[in-house]
Amino acid sequence: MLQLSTQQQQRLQQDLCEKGFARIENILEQTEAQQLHQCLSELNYQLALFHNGAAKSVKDSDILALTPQEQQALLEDIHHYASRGVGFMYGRHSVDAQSPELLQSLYKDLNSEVVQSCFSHISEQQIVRTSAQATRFIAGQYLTRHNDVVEAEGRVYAYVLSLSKNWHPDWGGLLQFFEADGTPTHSYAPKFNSLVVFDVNKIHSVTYVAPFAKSPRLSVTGWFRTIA
Ligand SMILES: O=C(O)CCC(=O)C(=O)O
Ligand SMILES: [Fe+2]
Repeated sequence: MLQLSTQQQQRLQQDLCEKGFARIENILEQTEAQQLHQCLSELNYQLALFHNGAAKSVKDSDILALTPQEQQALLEDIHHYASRGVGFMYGRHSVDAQSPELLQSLYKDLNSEVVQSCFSHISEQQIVRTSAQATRFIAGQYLTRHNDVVEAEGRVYAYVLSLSKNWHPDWGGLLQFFEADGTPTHSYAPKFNSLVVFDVNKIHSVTYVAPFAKSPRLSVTGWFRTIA
């Protein structure tokens, strides 16, 4: 069950107000976090990528249907955009009625009265929906710099519930914040059972996951929204 203590809520509010981002550790009960870790490890993901100038979601089978030459050309195109700071490549699973029960129950918690009134109070805006997706970044994957503003969805804060275990500091995969000119500022390494919340206007990226990363970067992410 996802519920913040008054103290956690106050710290979150203060950090969000002063810096635009905040992290709370041990957000879920250990057993729930363990089960979610297991669930995300076994989940089916589509590959989210930026190809031919557009965002796409493709199935493993779509990639496997390509010849090695076609796969190579696809990767070169993806990297061509990434080299100019555009694009992403990672596994994504949108939480819906087909998702495992555990994920659906987390989704319900994130959309509960308690959580929404907490974030409405912190943001001083009426939060009416919390979206959720599971994400998996494996070696060689990344999400280049961007902000998360989508006016049609009324996104206020982004959240990242980190469920990777024993992430090595040299594996990359940082949630990295930047100034407008690209100067890196604060970053968060994946940390099991921690929740990062940040203002959608903050420029951020997920840095490249090293080729030698031994386990995937697993998270549940989404946005607190004023528009359902
Ligand atoms: O996974 C993260 O740390 C951030 C993800 C993100 O920036 C996004 O999905 O827009
Ligand atoms: Fe983002």
